[in-house]
Amino acid sequence: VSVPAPAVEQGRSCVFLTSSRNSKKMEAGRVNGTIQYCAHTNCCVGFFRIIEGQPVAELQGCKMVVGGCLDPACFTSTTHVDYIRCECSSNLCNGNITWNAEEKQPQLKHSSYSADDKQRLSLPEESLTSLCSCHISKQSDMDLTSMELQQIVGSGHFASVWQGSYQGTTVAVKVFPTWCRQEFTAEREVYGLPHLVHSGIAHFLGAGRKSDSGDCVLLLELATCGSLSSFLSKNNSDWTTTLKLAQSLSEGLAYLHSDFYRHGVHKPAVAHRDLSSNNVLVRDDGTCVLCDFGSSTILRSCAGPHGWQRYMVNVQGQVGTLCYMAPELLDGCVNLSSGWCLIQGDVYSLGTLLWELLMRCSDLFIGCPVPEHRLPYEEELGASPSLEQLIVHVSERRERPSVPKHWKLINMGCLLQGLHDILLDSWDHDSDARLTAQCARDRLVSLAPCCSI
Ligand SMILES: Nc1ncnc2c1ncn2[C@@H]1O[C@H](COP(=O)(O)OP(=O)(O)OP(=O)(O)O)[C@@H](O)[C@H]1O
Repeated sequence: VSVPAPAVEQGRSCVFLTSSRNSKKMEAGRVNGTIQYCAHTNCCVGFFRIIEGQPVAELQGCKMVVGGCLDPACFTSTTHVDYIRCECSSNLCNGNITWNAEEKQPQLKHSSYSADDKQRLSLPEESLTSLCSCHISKQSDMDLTSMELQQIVGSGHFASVWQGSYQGTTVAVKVFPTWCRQEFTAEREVYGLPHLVHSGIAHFLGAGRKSDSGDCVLLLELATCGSLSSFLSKNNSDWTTTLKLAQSLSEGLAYLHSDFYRHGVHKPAVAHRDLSSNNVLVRDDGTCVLCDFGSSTILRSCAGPHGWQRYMVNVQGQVGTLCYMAPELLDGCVNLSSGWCLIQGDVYSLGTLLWELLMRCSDLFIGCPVPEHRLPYEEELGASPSLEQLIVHVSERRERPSVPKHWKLINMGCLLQGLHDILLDSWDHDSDARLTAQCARDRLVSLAPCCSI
């Protein structure tokens, strides 16, 4: 691949190549011949098709989505079908790609979603017939010698999360002790999936091992407002802020659940399986991002129900917060013949998260105090309900978090009715009757104009 003679300006310049099919790429920055000057990002990207063992550029330019890319060179150790891709952070770095041809992955011929599932997930026709990437891609470790840990920002069952710096960039560093290597590997695998870059998903910058302790490390974007749970316990929000949080949350989940095939690479649907307000982060622009994919299941087309089944754990051993778990997961009545049930379990959790958000919206409590931040069912069952209590309350009695009466009774136009319906349709007892995350997102978007509270 030949690199054009550089005519580099200040800021990032990338080699530019596109086709009429990808005219969107032009929006990422001004183009002059074969060079693009990036408007918002420091990253160049390149997609190459491998033809007779050689990479032939198909698409090059500035990265469309703002986010980090820590490798100055265009390098990949992963080959998906006949395509390779890189992101890099030096001028014109996307002109040439270096990759390890030995690691070319096997091709698969069919997807094992049922026809029904495909329809419900709105899979593009292309993904039904195309080859899919059904391998665990081997990712190279980053050199972490220049990484610094500054202060701890959170911790969970498996890892501690630090604010840190890496090559001058402020990052979040999720450190897994050596005995949590399995959790690290599972989460890294999800972050490493093709096309997992989305504004609603924590941006993954790389992974490696600490040289001193051998601890495994994930580098992520730092969400400066912390978890949604800590955000809600400190702040209540007006309608506009609440809606932005709710829309971005459902958008991130819809993207995670999506299954598509782009540039020759398959993005499988992923079920998060541990959604809670601790596993949703808030950026300083007021949007939510999903994180903590350690319990997630990648619905790889080749894995089929048996592949998914190995991820199912007894709820007694479930690390997620029980109060977000769907009734069918609580009582164990789950049909594993389709990945659909895992996806719809996430939609139930989304409903409870939306409730948690809305209960802190000051515009929905005019004339009365905004309630303190509460977890779903906290009012009815206390802060740490047992599995047995939840089975009785949620699965058997079919109770749901209590929605303030005035949301249903006061006539405030379409807004409150719309909100109430989104909740009811997300946490429906019948998982098949629930919305999809995409549908929840669309309904939230449609609420915005009818809001005059
Ligand atoms: N990228 C980030 N930016 C800011 N804070 C973060 C980030 N990632 C995680 N945190 C904080 O660290 C906490 C723990 O992170 P995370 O849930 O990923 O850890 P975990 O050990 O996998 O947790 P769990 O027990 O839920 O499995 C989060 O609740 C959040 O407060």
